[in-house]
Amino acid sequence: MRTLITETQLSAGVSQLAHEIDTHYQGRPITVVAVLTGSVVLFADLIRRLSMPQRVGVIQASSYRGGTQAGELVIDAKMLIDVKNRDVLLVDDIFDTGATIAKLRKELLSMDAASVATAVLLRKSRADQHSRRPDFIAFEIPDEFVVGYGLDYLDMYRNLPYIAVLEPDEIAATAAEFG
Ligand SMILES: O=P(O)(O)OC[C@H]1O[C@H](OP(=O)(O)OP(=O)(O)O)[C@H](O)[C@@H]1O
Ligand SMILES: Nc1nc2[nH]cnc2c(=O)[nH]1
Repeated sequence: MRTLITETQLSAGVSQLAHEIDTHYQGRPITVVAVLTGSVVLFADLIRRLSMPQRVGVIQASSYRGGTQAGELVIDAKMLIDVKNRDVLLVDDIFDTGATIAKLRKELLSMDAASVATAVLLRKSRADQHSRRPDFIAFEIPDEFVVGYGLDYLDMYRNLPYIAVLEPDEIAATAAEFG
């Protein structure tokens, strides 16, 4: 595994992300929504660095079940709190194709959220991406499969305190042992 972003760099990046979000909202209350499962580590760190009054909620979106390529995107909003007429900040770990963020944003607007802004820890650079960029991005990364700080392969590695690239032979070894 090759470390891409260290624990120290992550901490500084999340603080900077929180600063940019604070500057944008100027103390206005927001509803912060975590995209399960990958954003849980970022979410816990981020909301404690934001200074405005917050309601917090969760929504689940999953498309990489068991693999490194996106499949069908399934959204489960059963646990989501009411977002009607609220300014929502949607928080996810990574913007890869951008399909997850785009669909969730639409979903929240269809629930009559007053506004939906998006914040991600990582944005991959790839050509075939949804054109609407996240509003707040902590790190731009190359197009490689990454794990750690919430990001998984086969639900492993979410607990790593850093972001690392999982090389193809390590992907195969993980699948053989834990798949
Ligand atoms: O920009 P995209 O190509 O849509 O990819 C980004 C999404 O992929 C991952 O979720 P995943 O489906 O793996 O579910 P998880 O959060 O439960 O790991 C990640 O947490 C993002 O939500
Ligand atoms: N773990 C993980 N999940 C993703 N979902 C979309 N891209 C990625 C990635 O690079 N790593």
